[in-house]
Amino acid sequence: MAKHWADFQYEIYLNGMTGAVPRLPTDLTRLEELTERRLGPGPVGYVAGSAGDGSTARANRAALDRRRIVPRMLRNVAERDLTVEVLGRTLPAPLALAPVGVLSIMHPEAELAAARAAAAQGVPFTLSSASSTPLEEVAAAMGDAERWFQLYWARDREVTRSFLDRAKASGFSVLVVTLDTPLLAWRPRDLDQAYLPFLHGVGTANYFSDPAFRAGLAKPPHEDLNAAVMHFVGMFADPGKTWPDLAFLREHWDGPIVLKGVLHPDDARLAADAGMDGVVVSNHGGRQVAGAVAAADALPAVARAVGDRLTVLFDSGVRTGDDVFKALALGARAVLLGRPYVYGLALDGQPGVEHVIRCVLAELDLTLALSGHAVPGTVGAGDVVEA
Ligand SMILES: Cc1cc2nc3c(=O)[nH]c(=O)nc-3n(C[C@H](O)[C@H](O)[C@H](O)COP(=O)(O)O)c2cc1C
Ligand SMILES: O=C(O)C(=O)c1ccccc1
Repeated sequence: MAKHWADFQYEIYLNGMTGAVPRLPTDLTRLEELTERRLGPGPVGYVAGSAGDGSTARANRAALDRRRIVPRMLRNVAERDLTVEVLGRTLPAPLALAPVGVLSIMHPEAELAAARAAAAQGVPFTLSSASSTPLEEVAAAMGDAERWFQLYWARDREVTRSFLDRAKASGFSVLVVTLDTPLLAWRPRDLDQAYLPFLHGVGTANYFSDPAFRAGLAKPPHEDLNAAVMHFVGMFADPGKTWPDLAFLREHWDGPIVLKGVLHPDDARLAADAGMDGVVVSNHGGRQVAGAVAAADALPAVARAVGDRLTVLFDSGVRTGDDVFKALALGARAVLLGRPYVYGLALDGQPGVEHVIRCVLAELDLTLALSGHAVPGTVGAGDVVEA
C-alpha cells in the first residue's frame, strides 16, 4: 500500500493532544510574516519581493485562486497513491523543491538543511547555481537521494562545461536550465534597500570554487572579493544566448534537460525541437517581468502545444496542496515549490522544510481524495472551472 501523506493530519492532532504542537503553523501562507518578524526586512524583502510593482506575483496568485476545483463523489478513494513518473524517474508525489539561490541569507545551514529535508521526504531537491554551498557538499549531504541541478547558463563556455561536469560527477540527474534570468530584473524592494546578496559574495560558492571561473581572476576570491564578485556579475548569465546555443548543453549533458521559465507555446515547441526533455512553465515567481502573464494562465496552452512531446512542470505561486491539484488540472505533470519552503527553512531549518513539504502533500492527498481522485494521473481539465 502506498504511503498516505494525509496521515500527517492525525499525527498533528494526536501529538497536539499530548501538548506537542508543530513548531510552525500548518497554514503556510503565514510563514512569510513570521519570517519577516524573525529576520527583518532585508532578507525577507529579497525573498518575498518581485519585479516592478509586484503585479506578476499577484497575478500568479489570482490565476490560481480564480480556478476552482469541482469535486466528484463516490469514486473509491480509499487507497491512494501520489507516485508519478517524471523524466524517467518515479517520484513519491508530483512535487520537487524549486531552485532558490543564496539560501544562507535565510538560515546558516542553507542548502544543506533544505537538501536533507527533501531527501528525508523523498522529494527531489533542485540546487541553484547560485547556492551558498558548493554543489559537491550538497550532494554529499544527500546520499543517493534524487537531486537536480539548476544551471545559470554562463557567458563563459568553460565555466558552463565545468559546472555540468561537476554536477554529473556529484550525481545530479536532471539539468534545469533557467532561461528567464539573462539579466536581473528591476526590483524596487531590493533597490530601495540596496540589498543584493551576491554583491557581498553570497551565492557564489559554486563559482569561487570552480577552476574555470578562478582561471579568469588575477587573484583568488579571498584576496580580492570585489574583483571576484564583479567577475561573477559579468558572466553568471548571458543575454546573448539564442535557441541554437542549446546544442552545446545537449551535447554535454546525457540526462534529461528541462528549460525553466517558458511561458509561450511557441517557445515550448522550440524546446522540443532542440531535443529538450521538459519545460517549467514559470515566471520566476513574478521576479523577472513585471506585467507578465500569470504562470497558471500560461500553463494550459503550453501543455496543449507540447504535452505529448515534453514533460511539463510548473511553478510560480504554489502555496498549498490545492494549488498543486489545480496545476495538475491545468496540464502540469508535477510542480516546483519555491518561497514556502524557503520560509520553512528560515524559521526552523531542516525540520521547517520537512514541515512545509508534509503540509503541502498532506493537503494535496486530501484534496485529491475529497475531489474523487485516488491518483494524480486522473486529474484533468474537467476538474477545475474558471470563476
Ligand atoms: C529568493 C529567490 C531566489 C531564487 N533563485 C533562483 C535561482 O537561483 N535559480 C532559478 O532558476 N530560480 C530561482 N528562483 C525562482 C524559483 O525557482 C521559482 O521559480 C519561484 O520561486 C516560484 O515562485 P513562488 O516561490 O512564488 O512559487 C528564486 C526565487 C526566489 C524567491
Ligand atoms: O533572485 C533570483 O530570483 C535569482 O534567480 C537569483 C539570481 C542570481 C543569484 C541568486 C538568485
